[in-house]
Amino acid sequence: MTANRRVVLSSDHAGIALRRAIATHINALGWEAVDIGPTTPESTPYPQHGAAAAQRVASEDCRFGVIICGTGQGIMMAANKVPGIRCGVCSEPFSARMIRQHNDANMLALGARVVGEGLALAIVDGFLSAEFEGGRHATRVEMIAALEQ
Ligand SMILES: O=C(CO)[C@H](O)[C@H](O)[C@H](O)COP(=O)(O)O
Repeated sequence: MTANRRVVLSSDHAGIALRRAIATHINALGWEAVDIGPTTPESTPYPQHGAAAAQRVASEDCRFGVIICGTGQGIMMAANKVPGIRCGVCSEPFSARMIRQHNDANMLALGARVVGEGLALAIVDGFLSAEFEGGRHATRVEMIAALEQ
């Protein structure tokens, strides 16, 4: 499958079970889940996993990323330090659609201690099915990119 249908997945220890469920779901939707772990349950710091997934998106090896920690917040902060990454934490599908439509987000962060599996899958569906609207939103996204200079 080509890079524009690939979704990289990573998590810290808190997100392993949810990450696996999302990988299965993403593949069933016709995307290719690229699950970069971790695979064992030991405590592991979220910054390295958020950054590793973000690098796969920033390098255009994967179109999108879904990253998970306990709340989604720490791993989102780490991913957003990588130039070119626009990642938001979502706890419901409306925001997941909006970060694609208005913010051209290329990564979604989820909190495994915040949302259950069913809601998480609905959030992923919202994120992957929405399209960036461009127009006035493109100008604003360019302003975000300018902050990286
Ligand atoms: O970064 C976080 C908080 O914003 C994540 O929720 C982490 O998963 C959490 O801090 C890990 O906590 P733990 O007590 O070490 O499992």
